[in-house]
Amino acid sequence: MTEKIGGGTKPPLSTYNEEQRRAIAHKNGPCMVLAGPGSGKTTVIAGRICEMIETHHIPPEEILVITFTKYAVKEMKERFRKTGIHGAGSVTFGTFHGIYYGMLRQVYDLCAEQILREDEQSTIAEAAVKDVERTNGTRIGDKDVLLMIGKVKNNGGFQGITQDPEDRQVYHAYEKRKKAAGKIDFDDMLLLIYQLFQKRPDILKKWQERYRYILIDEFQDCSRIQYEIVKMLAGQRRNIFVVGDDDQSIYGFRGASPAIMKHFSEDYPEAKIVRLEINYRSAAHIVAASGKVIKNNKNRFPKDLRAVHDKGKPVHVQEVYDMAEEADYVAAAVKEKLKSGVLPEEIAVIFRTTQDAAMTMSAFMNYSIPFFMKEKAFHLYEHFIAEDIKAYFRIAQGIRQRNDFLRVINRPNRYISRTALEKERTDFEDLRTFYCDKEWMIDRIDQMEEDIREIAKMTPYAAFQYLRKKTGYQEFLCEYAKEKNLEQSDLLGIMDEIAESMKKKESLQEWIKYTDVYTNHLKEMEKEDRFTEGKVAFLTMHGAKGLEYRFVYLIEAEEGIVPHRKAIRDGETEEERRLFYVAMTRAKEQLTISYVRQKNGKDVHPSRFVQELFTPLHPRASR
Ligand SMILES: Nc1ncnc2c1ncn2[C@@H]1O[C@H](COP(=O)(O)OP(=O)(O)OP(=O)(O)O)[C@@H](O)[C@H]1O
Repeated sequence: MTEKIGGGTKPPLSTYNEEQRRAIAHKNGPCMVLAGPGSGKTTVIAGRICEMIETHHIPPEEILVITFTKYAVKEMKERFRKTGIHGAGSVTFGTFHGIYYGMLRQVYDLCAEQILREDEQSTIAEAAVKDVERTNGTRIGDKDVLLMIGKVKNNGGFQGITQDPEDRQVYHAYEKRKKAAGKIDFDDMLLLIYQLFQKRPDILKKWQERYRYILIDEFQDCSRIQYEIVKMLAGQRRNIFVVGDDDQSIYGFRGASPAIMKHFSEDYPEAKIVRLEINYRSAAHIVAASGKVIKNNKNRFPKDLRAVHDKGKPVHVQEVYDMAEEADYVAAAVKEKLKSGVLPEEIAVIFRTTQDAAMTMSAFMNYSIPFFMKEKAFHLYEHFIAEDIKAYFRIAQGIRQRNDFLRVINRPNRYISRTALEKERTDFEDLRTFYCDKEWMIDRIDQMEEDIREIAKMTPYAAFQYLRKKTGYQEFLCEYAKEKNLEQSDLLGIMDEIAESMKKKESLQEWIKYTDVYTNHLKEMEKEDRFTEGKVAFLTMHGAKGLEYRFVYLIEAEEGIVPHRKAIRDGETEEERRLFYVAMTRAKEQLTISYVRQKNGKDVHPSRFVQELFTPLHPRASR
């Protein structure tokens, strides 16, 4: 293992490689460090600050270091503090929003309460959608308007984001409501500071004098407006030092693009370009395999990343039959690792979205393996589809609760009125009595009772298939998706997951009990401290960014999952490939990738990124 540098005391320059030294020694003017994963980006930023203060005698107060998450700020501060150099505490470290908030407060009467909380923002967005629906007399449905609004703000306008006039209407309605409430949102801070710097050159000058040196980590995640502001701040001095990896740009949905790195070299043609191409993190096999995948992206700076470490173990690709088998495979493998003395915190399970982790988390619970989830877990069994199924199953078990009947009586639509369900304890007999003079309604009630009787005799998996296909529940869901403007495939995906969770369960009761235990376990886990030691990490590909683990299990590597079924355009597929690349490159010693062959009776295909692992880079010309 290599020694971790950048921690402890200030490392001597000789610890760095030649290119790192070139970056660290940079004094004035623009510089872009283009670096692959694990090549020492953060290390170089910390090293350069030390050099600036100790060798170039730049006052620490003049140095501004920007990164993207509070977590990264904390980590960077900590790394830097440990160098023990004089004046370290006077360097400004912050996120874009944090720094701009501080600047805005000096001009405007701004307080934290004025910034919309997430829930307040959603409420305003929902009200704005309703305003537009009322005006137009049409339904907008469940479009992600906040995502659209955020993208427009980060882009500094609608161009290239949306051409839909309805989106503009929603945007303006949202702005109007927000203003009336006397609030601003997170991204408004970017727009406000941009406008302030344009309107008030005196204020801009003051900050230019204060921060004569700007360093940005994870530059590839910069949105257009964030970059424009930083350029203004750097002004004529052009002392701007950015560190990034276009291959790790994964925040397209927030308005970031790998093209930002190209823009930088166009805006600052004189910039010193440093390439860090030595990977200190991963075994050579992992570096080579991830390189094979990312090379398929067209929109990137070519790189030639080399590993300092030995080959290690080849990347293991595991095909499994279904999700239950995959979950069991990963949990058993992790258990073995733990038995052999590996610490839980040295292991991570990585997936595309939190929804993909449900089965594996449940296997970890069965194996009593401690784990935590960095992001908010997806509560599969509290989804309305799972609640419907549970209600059907309870009725099939002979439990008679009004709420269960109310929930499913018209799913699919049987045209039964709520008033027919007045009593707390309802039965089919009561319904028949209510509709005694309507023969066609009696037929419907009889049919439902017959369905329930059938379900009661089956295993959960068979009962679910029956419900889905024989009762019209699936058609109901498709109609529901249309009406609510939801993605049909999302709902069908949830159905598949639920079906998979039923496979080994013998009775309806057993499955319901299992869903309760699972949900309670998740809730308990969410109450605990997220970053506690002694636990295996469960991370989405986005959440894995910047982290590293000895052993990584990359699960659900199938088409439709990664690349995600909604990422259909070329640029989006490239972003999905970058996500996969970020996930692969978190592994230090061993990377295991798994995919399933079958979901809910249908064949699924391994992700194209897995296939790229097996495609020779330079196919031999046929003779
Ligand atoms: N010259 C070096 N010699 C030995 N180890 C190094 C050197 N440079 C960096 N490292 C180590 O390599 C690891 C990765 O470095 P760092 O976290 O700075 O990479 P990064 O480029 O920011 O990674 P990523 O973008 O993938 O998150 C760290 O453990 C760091 O201490």
